[in-house]
Amino acid sequence: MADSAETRKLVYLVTGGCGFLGEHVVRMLLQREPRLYELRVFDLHLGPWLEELKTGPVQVTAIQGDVTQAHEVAAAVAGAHVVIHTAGLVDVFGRASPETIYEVNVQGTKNVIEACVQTGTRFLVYTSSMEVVGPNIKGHPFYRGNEDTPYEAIHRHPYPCSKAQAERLVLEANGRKVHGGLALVTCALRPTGIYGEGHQIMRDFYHQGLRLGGRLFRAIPASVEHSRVYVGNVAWMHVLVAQELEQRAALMGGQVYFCYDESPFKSYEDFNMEFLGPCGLRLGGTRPPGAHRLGRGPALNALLEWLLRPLLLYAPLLNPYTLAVANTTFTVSTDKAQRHFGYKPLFSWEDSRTRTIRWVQAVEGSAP
Ligand SMILES: NC(=O)c1ccc[n+]([C@@H]2O[C@H](COP(=O)([O-])OP(=O)(O)OC[C@H]3O[C@@H](n4cnc5c(N)ncnc54)[C@H](O)[C@@H]3O)[C@@H](O)[C@H]2O)c1
Ligand SMILES: CC(C)CCC[C@@H](C)[C@H]1CC[C@H]2[C@@H]3[C@H](O)C=C4C[C@@H](O)CC[C@]4(C)[C@H]3CC[C@]12C
Repeated sequence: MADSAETRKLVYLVTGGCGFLGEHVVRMLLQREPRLYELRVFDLHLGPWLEELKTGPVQVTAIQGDVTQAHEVAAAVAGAHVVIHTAGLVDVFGRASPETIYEVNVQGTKNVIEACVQTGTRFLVYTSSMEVVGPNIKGHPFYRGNEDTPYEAIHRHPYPCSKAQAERLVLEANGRKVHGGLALVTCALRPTGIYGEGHQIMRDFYHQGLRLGGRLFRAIPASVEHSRVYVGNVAWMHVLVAQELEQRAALMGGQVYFCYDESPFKSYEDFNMEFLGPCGLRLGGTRPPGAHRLGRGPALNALLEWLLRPLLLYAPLLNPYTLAVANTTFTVSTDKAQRHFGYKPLFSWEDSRTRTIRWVQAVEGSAP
């Protein structure tokens, strides 16, 4: 591909560009968007790795900013052709208050939309989530579903509620007139559980297993299936959407797409073992029996403690919400992204697995 000043004309902004997904989107844009002239990376916390990107042909501009501050967002958006809005507060563990989650995920997204409208930016790609659909509070399975599969999307937890509200705002903004009179074109991508290099929960499970002498304990039934998607493919889908939105505005504007690839459907724990297994961990036992199955006896307390140990070990990750999500089948099977904009996963399952294993091996010994 020619690399001349003439072909490099576009300014992209990635919000949340220093997060787990955001970093992969940033790196993917630099590799796969030959029209890129300037790449603005906007985040509350800037990563030191950005420095090494500043020596290439693309101008990489690091912007430390907060999506909840409308003026900061407007200043970052002004003059950008495309905004990829990945910034979000991903909290299903009760660390942040519901108000903060709404402020970042909903108000932050409103600020991004209004900034596009005010400054004349026409293309907005939003990172939504499968959680906008489910699993719902009734624990209904979603089995090999697609974007049109009927499902009762009812939530109470602030994270999925905020993502659903933000997604609706983005889709409703499609077609709004931006400064200069042209129409805003928006679309939303819904990743399932993302994995790959930089995945904090995978790192936590790995360190947990090391602390337990190389063992993890099964806490959810192996029969519950989850869709997972490799971070490189999620990033690739964002880049492709951003590239195709202008040409295919009528088809893609206002649409939602699940993010999918060839990763196998498995239980959350069995899937993690695809990477943690080759790094020396073992997953022990069948599902832990409930207390009701225990007989009475002098060793009851010790036995109970031993049986509940796996659950107590996972304590920071476990609450009624995460348990319900982990215990409910949610699998996606769709080709909408392929039909609408020619998406094919850039990384095969084998590549995704190998890359993730290499990354886990590299975190070995690093502080949790
Ligand atoms: N991780 C997953 O499995 C998953 C699945 C589906 C969707 N998503 C969505 O993908 C997006 C990225 O998630 P992630 O897993 O990379 O999370 P992450 O926490 O690693 O990244 C989010 C980034 O947003 C930044 N951010 C948070 N609040 C901000 C604010 N007020 N202003 C500016 N930046 C702010 C953070 O600093 C961080 O760098 C989120 O919108 C999330 O909802 C994630
Ligand atoms: C019982 C323990 C052994 C396992 C607990 C795992 C639990 C923390 C995991 C299971 C499913 C995970 C969620 C799922 O992959 C999808 C998403 C969507 C995304 O938008 C944000 C992250 C989230 C909610 C994952 C969080 C961690 C969960 C609940």
